[in-house]
Amino acid sequence: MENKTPSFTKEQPHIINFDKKDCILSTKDLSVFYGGTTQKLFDASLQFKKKTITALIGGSGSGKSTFLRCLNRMNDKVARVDGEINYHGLDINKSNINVYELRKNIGMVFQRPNPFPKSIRDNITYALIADGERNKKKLDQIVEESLRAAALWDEVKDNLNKSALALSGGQQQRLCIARALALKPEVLLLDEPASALDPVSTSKLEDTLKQLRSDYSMIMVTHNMQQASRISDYTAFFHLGHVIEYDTTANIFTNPQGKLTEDYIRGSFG
Ligand SMILES: Nc1ncnc2c1ncn2[C@@H]1O[C@H](COP(=O)(O)OP(=O)(O)OP(=O)(O)O)[C@@H](O)[C@H]1O
Repeated sequence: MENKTPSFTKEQPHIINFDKKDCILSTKDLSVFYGGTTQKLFDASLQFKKKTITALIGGSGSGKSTFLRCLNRMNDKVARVDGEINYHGLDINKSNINVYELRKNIGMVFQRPNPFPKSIRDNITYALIADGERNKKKLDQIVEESLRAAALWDEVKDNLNKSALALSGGQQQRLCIARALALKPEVLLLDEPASALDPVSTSKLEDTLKQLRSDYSMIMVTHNMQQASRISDYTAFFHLGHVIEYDTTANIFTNPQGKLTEDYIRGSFG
């Protein structure tokens, strides 16, 4: 009889665990089905440590973005998501969760910078004003704090009324980070945030993320393995919708446990 078990499932996944008190977010048996039946993520159980950067790596279509998007319910309208996502003792994959409020705590930065066609200042204050904040002094303070945290303040402080669309791609991406930070999230999800940027902008963005690590927990999809090894503390390797290995970035890149991980790191496929 034909053996339908794909070879990768014969490798025992190697998954790092943390003390509960050190975790900011965790998933249990998270599975995603597009169109109701096509499963593209299989029982992913991962814990994310507070104030670290975790990289999600793997070949094209391996399920990294699918997994990431679950963490602040971006898949709600496109897929069925089974399993648990635990955040502060709540399963945020449950239907009674206020997704709008959740996304203030778990923000997202996308692959392509997507500032609003508004001024730099308005990009930062938009959601705060929509939330009822009217105190100009407080808004100005948050604009400055967020732009400073995203390492953009010095470049734009004299032009806050300029259109965000007139900024360079790298500046726009840092503005999108500032916009997310204005809501004071605990977790930042980043889906290939540097893929549309040139090397200089990428390097600036990486420096910014490294600085943000002291205050935020970040989970980042990246295709760029040098980038994962440069800035992340932990790395999860995805393959065909399965998490194959999750460990310190140092271990994943220098001492991977699984053959698939090793082959991917060495560039044999992907
Ligand atoms: N909205 C969707 N509807 C149907 N299938 C989807 C959807 N989004 C993703 N998929 C499928 O799910 C699988 C995983 O895709 P996903 O984008 O999560 O992979 P990825 O690892 O992030 O890939 P890449 O690095 O190329 O962005 C792929 O087969 C993809 O075609």
